[in-house]
Amino acid sequence: MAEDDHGLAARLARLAGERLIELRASTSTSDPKALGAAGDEAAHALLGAALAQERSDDPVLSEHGISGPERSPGGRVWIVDPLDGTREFSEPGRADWAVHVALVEKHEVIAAAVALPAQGAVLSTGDPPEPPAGGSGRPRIAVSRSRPPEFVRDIAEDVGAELVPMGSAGAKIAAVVLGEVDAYLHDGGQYEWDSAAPVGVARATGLHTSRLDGSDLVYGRADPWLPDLLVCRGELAEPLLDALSRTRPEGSR
Ligand SMILES: Nc1ncnc2c1ncn2[C@@H]1O[C@H](COP(=O)(O)O)[C@@H](OP(=O)(O)O)[C@H]1O
Repeated sequence: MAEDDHGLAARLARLAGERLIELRASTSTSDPKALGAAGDEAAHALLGAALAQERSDDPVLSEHGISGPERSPGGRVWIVDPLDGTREFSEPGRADWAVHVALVEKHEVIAAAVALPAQGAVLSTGDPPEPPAGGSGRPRIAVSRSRPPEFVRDIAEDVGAELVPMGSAGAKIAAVVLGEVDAYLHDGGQYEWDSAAPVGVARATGLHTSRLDGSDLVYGRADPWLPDLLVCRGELAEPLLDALSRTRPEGSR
């Protein structure tokens, strides 16, 4: 039986993750940037070659640009981030980095997978995890460890939450999917490849996903800039969006 898009996304995310694990183990360099760049390059080459072979009719978008056939508005496009959390990949022992493979059509993610190679996990829309069990106690909000939005402390205070700094958009959204945290909030800049695949998996799991003003996350646009997002357990969406509407500075909306 032919492999469907869900299966292909999961297989390629896993393969690229294995390549990254090997490279991380076999590279001895004192330059973390060089290790991150080598990882990104290797995983990008693997995904690009595999998608060109397996889905030759589909264009592929990443931070390296667009490849394959010409894009059509709303048409199928694979959106990949070969190494999300480049900085964390380069720090020995850290597990908060990911490989993203998403397929977008009509501006929606229709198949996706996120590999968390250092956690030995692949999350996929083909077999989405059960929604996380009900949170008890103080909500936990994952935020960027290197560039948390300035206003996020006020939001946390407003809803009585604790902040959990973490690298990689994919690892943070996966932490919500797996119930390790209750929400992920980002503002100030990102591209479609940073969130398409993990948002696809989060939606398949039944979590809330939106922009910080509550509007839909739209993928596959001509401009891939998608600077803010909220992924959270359903019951936290209203209090968080409400706190955001009061606390988020006008200038960042
Ligand atoms: N202000 C910004 N502008 C552009 N990209 C940003 C950004 N803030 C975060 N990102 C990107 O989002 C991903 C997760 O970031 P963070 O760990 O800070 O949450 C990283 O992707 P890469 O690791 O693929 O570069 C990072 O580059």
